[in-house]
Amino acid sequence: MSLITRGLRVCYGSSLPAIALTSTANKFRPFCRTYSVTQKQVPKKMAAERTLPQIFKFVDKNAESYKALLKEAVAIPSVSCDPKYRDDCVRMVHWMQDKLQEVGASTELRDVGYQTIDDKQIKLPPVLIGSLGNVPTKNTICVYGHLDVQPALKSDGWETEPFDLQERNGKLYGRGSTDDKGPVLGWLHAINAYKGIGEELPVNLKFIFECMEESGSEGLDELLMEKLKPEGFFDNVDYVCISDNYWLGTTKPCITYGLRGISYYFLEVECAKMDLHSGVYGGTVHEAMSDLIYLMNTLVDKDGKILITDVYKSVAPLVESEKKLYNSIDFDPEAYRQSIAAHKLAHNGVKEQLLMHRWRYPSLSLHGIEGAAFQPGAKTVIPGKVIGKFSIRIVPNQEPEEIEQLVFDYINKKWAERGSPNKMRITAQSGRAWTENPNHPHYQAAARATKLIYQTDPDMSREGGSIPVTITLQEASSRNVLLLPMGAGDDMAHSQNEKLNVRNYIEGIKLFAAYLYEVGILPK
Ligand SMILES: C[C@H](N)C(=O)N[C@@H](Cc1c[nH]cn1)C(=O)O
Ligand SMILES: [Zn+2]
Ligand SMILES: [Zn+2]
Repeated sequence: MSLITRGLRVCYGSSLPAIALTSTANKFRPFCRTYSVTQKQVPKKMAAERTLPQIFKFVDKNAESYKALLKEAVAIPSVSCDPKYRDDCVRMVHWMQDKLQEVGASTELRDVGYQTIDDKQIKLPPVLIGSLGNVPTKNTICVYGHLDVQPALKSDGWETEPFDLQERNGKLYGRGSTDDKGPVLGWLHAINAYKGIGEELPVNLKFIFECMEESGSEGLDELLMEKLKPEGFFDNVDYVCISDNYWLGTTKPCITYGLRGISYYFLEVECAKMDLHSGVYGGTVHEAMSDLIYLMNTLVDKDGKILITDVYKSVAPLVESEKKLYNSIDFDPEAYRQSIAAHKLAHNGVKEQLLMHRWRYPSLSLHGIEGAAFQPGAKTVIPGKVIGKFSIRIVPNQEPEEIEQLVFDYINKKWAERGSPNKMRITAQSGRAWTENPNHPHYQAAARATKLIYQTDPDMSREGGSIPVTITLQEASSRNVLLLPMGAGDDMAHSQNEKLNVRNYIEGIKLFAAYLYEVGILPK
């Protein structure tokens, strides 16, 4: 049985049939088991009392060099969604391979084939895998991160060049600073700090770094399930850790045990083979843009309720015990609203509702229209072809294939109602939601590490975003997976002026070092 679920599904409007690719069920794992931690390794604990303070000092002393390395990484515009930057993505992977080798890891680049864009085959960047240490008595952590970034242009509204990391008021501004180059480099620096003070690493490490996460992690599931797993890559992995998300707010650290999945759609309408002068052709053709706007406007209402038939049907029911969890989470809706200068929050700004709609209910967002005259100026063409982009963040119990089918059926129905003679086509690319058991000793180890660095117990959070490979890593390794965020809730990943606070970067490196130590003393 194949466990690969992220394929491109295509559905044509009008007379053309829908083509469905195969996929498997998304198994929602309720976090009902509890574990007790036996942390009896007193001599090792005493060693930590010496080791970790030395590491922390080392990290503070080397802060400037950590910023310099992040500047180097940010300078490589590894934008995965635009093939124009594909060489930069490859360069980014090679750059990271050198850095991993410098800290002593053995590395390998794995080919994951091609992607198809506009009927053209484009080579995917290789996936970097590595390993450091192979001591049978030590626990082994598999670390995943991504080296690609979202697109960014200064003209989007950045204060400075997005690919030139700039420090202002204790913040490091640059595309990828928090998502995900800062956290990925954090692992390197934590390893280097152990070396720097002459201490052995407390764990063995395995690495998986890809450069296509922002574009659906194409090829990665296949590599994990069909190559790395049969080859035994996961055989001695005890824990999986990912640092690729953010705290909920700006002051309280979090550890994350759930992600929404994503089902991303490209909705294409074509009325002519080329763009047309609206003075010459306006009034004589059925315009593609009008059809597209009509379709896109049927997807979601003004309050964010998704209008696609039956889309909420399979959402995991809300139970009393879960309801209570939201009360205790440290989240200030008004501070959140102000941080993005939103006019008004949905759900009347009620904390519990906001958290639930971010973590455990699906949401639909309209992202943009390719082919529209979006540049400034009064361009007067009728676009010949437009592609509307929207996505649904999917949640536990919602299968990507089920959601895709509902969307295809709904769009086909609306298209038939529209009665347009134009050509319509919809394609989808999806990744599953993920949840984990936060009562596991792995989470308790990460919580102890967090408390040591930030002097407060972390919130156990879920995340509205998606990291498509997380559930695959859970399945491939059959091990507990944990998300350990470095950045703050106002880092503005994907947005203009993305940043990583210097404090989060430096304390994050210490956090990773403390986490390695804490996992190192978990019973083998
Ligand atoms: C949470 C993570 N840092 C992230 O930003 N993930 C992206 C993944 C994605 C999937 N398709 C496109 N990007 C996200 O949640 O948007
Ligand atoms: Zn991202
Ligand atoms: Zn990311």
